[in-house]
Parts: sequence; structure tokens; C-alpha cells
Amino acid sequence: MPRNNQGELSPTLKQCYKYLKLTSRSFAAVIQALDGELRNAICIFYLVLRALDTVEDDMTIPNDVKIPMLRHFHLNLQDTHWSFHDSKEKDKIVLEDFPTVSLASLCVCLCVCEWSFHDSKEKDKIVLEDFPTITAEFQALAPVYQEVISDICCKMGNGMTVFLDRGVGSLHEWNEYCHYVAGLVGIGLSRLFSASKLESPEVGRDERLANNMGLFLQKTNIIRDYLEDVLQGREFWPKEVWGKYGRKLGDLAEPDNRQQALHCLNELITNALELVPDCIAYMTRLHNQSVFNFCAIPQVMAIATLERCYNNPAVLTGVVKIRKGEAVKMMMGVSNVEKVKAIMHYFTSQIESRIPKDDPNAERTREVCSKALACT
Ligand SMILES: CC(C)(C)CN1C(=O)[C@@H](CC(=O)N[C@@H](CC(=O)O)C(=O)O)O[C@H](c2cccc3ccccc23)c2cc(Cl)ccc21
Repeated sequence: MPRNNQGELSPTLKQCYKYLKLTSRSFAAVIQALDGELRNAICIFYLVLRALDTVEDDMTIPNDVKIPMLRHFHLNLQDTHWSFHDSKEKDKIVLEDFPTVSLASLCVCLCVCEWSFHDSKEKDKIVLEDFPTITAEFQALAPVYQEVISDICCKMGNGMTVFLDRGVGSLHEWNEYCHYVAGLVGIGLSRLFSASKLESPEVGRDERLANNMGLFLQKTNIIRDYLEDVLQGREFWPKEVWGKYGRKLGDLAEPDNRQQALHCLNELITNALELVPDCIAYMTRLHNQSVFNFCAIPQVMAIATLERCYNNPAVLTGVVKIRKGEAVKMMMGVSNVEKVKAIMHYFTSQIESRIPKDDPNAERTREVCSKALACT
């Protein structure tokens, strides 16, 4: 942590935490509470991932530009000048202030590509000047953290290009897409946890559990954001499932198709609930309190979201969000794995108690709920 002798954060690091608060609302505090070297490593990892996600989400970037951007994104971490100023997305700030993330110590491999984007229509002069802030801090991290973050960005960027212009087909493809955008995050985080010595080497080695931690969060996001994504012309619900309930994904938003839509929704939630045992197994291995909180809070938010969405028509007509008060209550109550199990148990039981008699997947959902309950 680059500090001057008054123990102050360096200006570039201060700015990174400002961007963290800008881009992740309630989660920034959880990252700032991380112990030791993990705090900065995960702050930077989070910002770099936000920048990458902003490129993927930006529908104003044509694919012939976006594909190389995604594939080469990890190289920007060694390029002290890279910047992109043509994003219209709300999180554009981390893209435009990207050099702050990756400037401070030129990476070992000197493949510095002078790749930068300046065809900016934006007048964000301030952000342009300040861009090296984000770039800087990545290279101030210990090489082991840089290698993890760079490796994950490389794999994620390449994976994103696979799904750029098409929806998700089979359930296998759903798992593949979620692996690229969230499973890899879990794998990278787990390697950072072990590298910091705050968690055992096993945590960083077990990619299956780490991957499924990410899949649980991402599948929950995709299930919850049905309408928002459909309205933006994005299809993340797997066709292998929704194809049984409608001709087009958007048809499920029609009131006449309400019953079919709910059966589809319930089937996807059942698929996500299959991951609960692995998520609990992963969290059971954690020993550092700040790492445990960091991992447990998104998980309990996700199970609460799945319960809120189960058999709920509001998913098809609006966005279902956990109220802030409920979220804060849950965030306070996840200090150990027994409490997390209790929360998982509560919400899974709530779902099990509401399985509609005529739901085509009722039997499967009961099975998955009882398997999850057996671990809680
Ligand atoms: C897509 C995603 C689920 C990976 C996003 N993702 C998360 O959702 C954040 C939570 C978050 O950002 N919440 C925001 C949501 C929002 O902004 O609306 C909030 O303000 O509450 O948590 C995850 C995250 C945290 C802890 C362990 C994880 C293991 C595997 C995968 C992801 C893990 C995350 C960790 C990192 Cl380092 C980067 C991104 C994420």
C-alpha cells in the first residue's frame, strides 16, 4: 500500500477507492474492510473487472472494435497510456481513468502496446487527465496479484467475445457464459486469497467450488434482470429452457403467457439452487473473517433475491430488488458459516413451501431444495 510517511494513502490509491465507491455502492465498504494486501488487490481487481464489463455492455461500440478491445484488454494493464473515451455506459469513469489502475510499476514483460482510444466524443477532460490513477495502482501490487488479475482479464475478455452477438442456447452454454463473466472472478479471487496467505492454498486450488460461487451470483443476476435485459435486446436466459415455454424470450413478458413464464422462471431458479451446496462448501473453508464477510454477503443477497423471484410475476413486469433495510440486516448477520447456513436454510424453505402444485418442475425443485437444506 503506497503510503507517504504520514501513513496517508497515495493520491492514486485514494482516487481508486473513490471510483470503487462510485461503481459499487454498498459493496465498496465490504472491500475496504478486507485485511492486509487483499484490500488494494481486490479494489483494483474490482475496478479492472468493471472496466472490462463496461466494454462488454457498451452497445455503442461496434463489434469490429469491441472484439479486439476485449481480447487485448489485459495488455492495457501494462500500457501506461491506454484509455478509452467513447463509452456511454454509466460506469465509463473506470474506463476513462484506466491508466490509474495499471501504471505504477511497468510490468515484467515489456510487451507494452501503445494501444489507446482517443476518438472520444465525451468532454471528460478531468477524467482524461486523471486516467493514470487507475492504471497506476495495478502495477503497484505485488507481481503475484498482478499475474492473477491479468490472467483472469485475459480469459474473461476472450470468453466475452464468444457470446457478443448471440443469446445463450443450451444450459451448458449458460454455464459457459457465467463461467467467463463470474466463475473466473471466483477463481481469481480464490487465488488472491491464497496468495495473500490469509486463506489456505486449497481455496486457490479448488476451481470448481470457486467457479460455482460466481455462477450462483451471475445466474441470480440473469434471472432477476429478465425484463431489463430483454428491453435492451439482450438474451441471457438459456434457450434450452425458455424455448419450452415460448416462441421468443420476449413473449414471456406477455400477460397471456404469464403461467408459462412463471414455469420457466421457476425452472431457472431451480437450476441456480443446485449450486447452494458448493457455495456452502466453499465458505466453510474460509478462515479469515474479512474474506468470509466479503464472500458471504453477495451469497446471502443472492439466495434472498432468488426467493423473492420464485414464482413472482413481478420478475416479468419489472425488476425485483431486495430492499436496502433487508440487505443491511443480512449483511450484519453473516459473520460465520452457521449464520450463512441459517439464512440459506430459511430462504430455501420459503421457496420449497411455495412450489405450485401444477409446476412442471415441482418434483425437481423439491429434490433440489431438500439437497440444499441437507447442507444448511
Ligand atoms: C458478476 C459478478 C457477480 C462477478 C459481480 N460481482 C458482484 O456482484 C459482487 C457484489 C457486488 O458487486 N455487489 C454490488 C452489485 C451492484 O453493483 O449492483 C452492490 O453494490 O451490492 O460480488 C462478487 C464476489 C464477491 C465475493 C466472492 C465472489 C466469488 C465469485 C464471484 C464473485 C464474487 C464480485 C467480486 C468482484 Cl472482485 C467483482 C465483481 C463481483
